[in-house]
Amino acid sequence: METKPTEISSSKMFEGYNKRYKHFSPTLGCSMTFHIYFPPSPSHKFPVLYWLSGLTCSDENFIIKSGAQRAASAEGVALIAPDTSPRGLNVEGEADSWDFGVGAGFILMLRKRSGRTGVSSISGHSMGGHGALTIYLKNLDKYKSVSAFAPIVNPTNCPWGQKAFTNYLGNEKAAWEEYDATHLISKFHNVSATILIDQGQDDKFLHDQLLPHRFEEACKSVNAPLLLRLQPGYDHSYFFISTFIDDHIRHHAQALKL
Ligand SMILES: N[C@@H](CCC(=O)N[C@@H](CSC=O)C(=O)NCC(=O)O)C(=O)O
Repeated sequence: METKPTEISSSKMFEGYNKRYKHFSPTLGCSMTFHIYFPPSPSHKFPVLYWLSGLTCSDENFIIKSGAQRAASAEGVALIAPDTSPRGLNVEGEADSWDFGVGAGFILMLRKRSGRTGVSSISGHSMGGHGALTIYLKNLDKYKSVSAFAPIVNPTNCPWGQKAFTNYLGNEKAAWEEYDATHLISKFHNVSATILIDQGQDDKFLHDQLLPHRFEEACKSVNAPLLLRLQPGYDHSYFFISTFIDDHIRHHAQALKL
């Protein structure tokens, strides 16, 4: 099987290019797609921001809806948006519910392709925000900064996280804590760049699934630098993300260029 990515589309935007690739993933055992936005650059060398989307998303949601390419072009930052769910495996029951299974993987780890070194940061939304925070905290030497929109910060204590962890990891709750940002911050709080989180106050998932104040309290207790911005009137959608994405790109650009 060909594991080398092949380009399947290319569209110019803000003087850079959105390129979509397909490859076979030996880890997942299926074909996967991902997008890279390449900003304009004569040297073809740029720092990278990884973006992890949420439940029900593919690699297309962020690229099509966020408008992040304008600021990425201005700051000279490449955007890498993987699909966060394996597809086509035909696992029994994989499409039984919208919030777990095909199209709705729950991130436990992210393996960078070997050979792709360089300076990178990480961000994400909702389930992908959980992924960004936990991967960052466990790999402080590999990422310069982290940010998130409406992240699931305490999955061991919310229905989305409990459903995923029970299915992936079993009933032993101590094993779940390794994938929970609110637990991890007490172990890995030697964070240099401020953690930026935007949360819409009219987000219908705020009070039962997202629980940002749990993470805020945990950060306070270990003096970890957190900027949690509660945005009045905003919901959980990409309308919210596209409103504040430029701030996140600039936040990462600053850390990536230090
Ligand atoms: N179908 C659901 C809502 C699904 C939803 O809001 N998905 C979010 C991520 S949720 C957490 O990970 C999303 O990003 N959707 C894609 C998009 O383009 O908006 C419901 O019925 O409430």
